[in-house]
Amino acid sequence: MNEHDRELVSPDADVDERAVEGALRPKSLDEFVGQERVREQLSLVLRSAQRRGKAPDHILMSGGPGLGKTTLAMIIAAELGAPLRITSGPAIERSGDLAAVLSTLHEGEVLFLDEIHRMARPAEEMLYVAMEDFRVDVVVGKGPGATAIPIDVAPFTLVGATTRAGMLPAPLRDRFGFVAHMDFYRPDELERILTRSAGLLGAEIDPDAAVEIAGRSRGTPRIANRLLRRVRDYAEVRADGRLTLKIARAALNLYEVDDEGLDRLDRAVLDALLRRFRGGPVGLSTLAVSVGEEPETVETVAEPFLVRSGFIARTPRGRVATPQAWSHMGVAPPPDAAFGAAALMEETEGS
Ligand SMILES: Nc1ncnc2c1ncn2[C@@H]1O[C@H](COP(=O)(O)OP(=O)(O)OP(=O)(O)O)[C@@H](O)[C@H]1O
Repeated sequence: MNEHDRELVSPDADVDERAVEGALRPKSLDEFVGQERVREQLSLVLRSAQRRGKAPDHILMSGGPGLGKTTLAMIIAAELGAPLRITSGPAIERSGDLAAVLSTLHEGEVLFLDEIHRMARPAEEMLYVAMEDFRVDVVVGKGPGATAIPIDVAPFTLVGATTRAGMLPAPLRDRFGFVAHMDFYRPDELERILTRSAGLLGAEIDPDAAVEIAGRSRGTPRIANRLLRRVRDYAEVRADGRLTLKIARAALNLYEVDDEGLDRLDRAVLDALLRRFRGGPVGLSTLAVSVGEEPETVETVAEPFLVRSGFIARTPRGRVATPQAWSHMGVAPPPDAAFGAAALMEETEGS
C-alpha cells in the first residue's frame, strides 16, 4: 500500500490539500453544517460577549482531525469581526515563542492554537497566566540573578483545538470557559456538505450520488470533500461532468473505497483476521505481519476506524472480529468464531 492510496480516507491533510480546502470552508455559523449543539452554544457565547462589549471566554474545541475545528476558529473571528492569529502547539517549542505571539496580540484578537496538547510545558504555564490575567512574565537572566519582567497582554480570546482533550493538564483545561466537543457527522449532514461543496466547485451532483459519497466518508467532512474531488475528476474525464450515482460508484470503486468507507488496507486487515485467524483473537504484531505492514501502521492507521465502526474489538487476548466484520466481508464464520467474539467482548466489558 503506498501513501497515495492511503490519503483518500485519511482524516489528516497536507499543506497542499489545506490550500484547496480553503475555498470550501463555510464563512459563518449559519453556513456551518451539522454540530447543532456546538453551533447553538457557540452562538450564545459570542452574542452575549458582543452585548457586553467584551472578548468572549476562551474556547476549547476537541475532536478528531478534519471535523472542522480550524473552520470554526475562522468563523468565530469572523462573527466577532476580530482579526485571527493562527499558530500551533508544535510551533511553540519555548516559552519565548509564545511570549512573542502573546505580546503582539491586539485587543479582541482571536488566537487559534491548534494541537494545543503538543505545546512545550514551560509555554503551557505561561499560557495559564496570559489566559487568566492577560499578562506574561518574561524571565531575564539565569540563576539567582534571574528576574521576571511582567508584560501586559491585550485582552484576547484563545481558541484551542485538540484531538485529545484528555491529554491537557487540568489547570489548562479549567481556564477555558467553553468546551466544544466535535462529533463525527451524520450521513445527512455530510450530504449537505457535499452538495454545498459541489456547488462551490461548479459541479452538478445528483442527490443519490451525494448519499453514496457521504456513506463512504467515515463521518468526516474532510474525507467527504476529498472523495467528492475524485468523483468530480472521474466525471469530467470519463463522462459529461455530472456527478451521478453511477459515476460516484464507479469512481469510488476504482479508488477502492468501499460502501462503509474501508480502503484496501482496512479490508486486508479484516480479511487476514477472518480467514487466517478465524476471527481471532490474534495479537497486533502477528496480524500486522500477515498483511505486510508495521504493527504501528495497523494500530494507528487502520485500526481506529475499524474499532470505531464496530468491525474489530480489542480484547485482553488480542484483536477479534465482530459479527459485522464477517457479514461485511461476506465470509461465513466457523461455528465457534462469531460467538467466540461476542464472549470475548463480554469478557472485556466485565473485566
Ligand atoms: N461543518 C462543516 N460544514 C462544511 N464544511 C466543513 C465542515 N467542517 C469541516 N468542513 C470542511 O472540511 C475541511 C476540513 O476542515 P478543518 O480544516 O476545519 O478541520 P480540522 O478539524 O481543523 O482538521 P485538523 O485538525 O486536521 O486541522 C475543510 O475544507 C472544511 O471546509
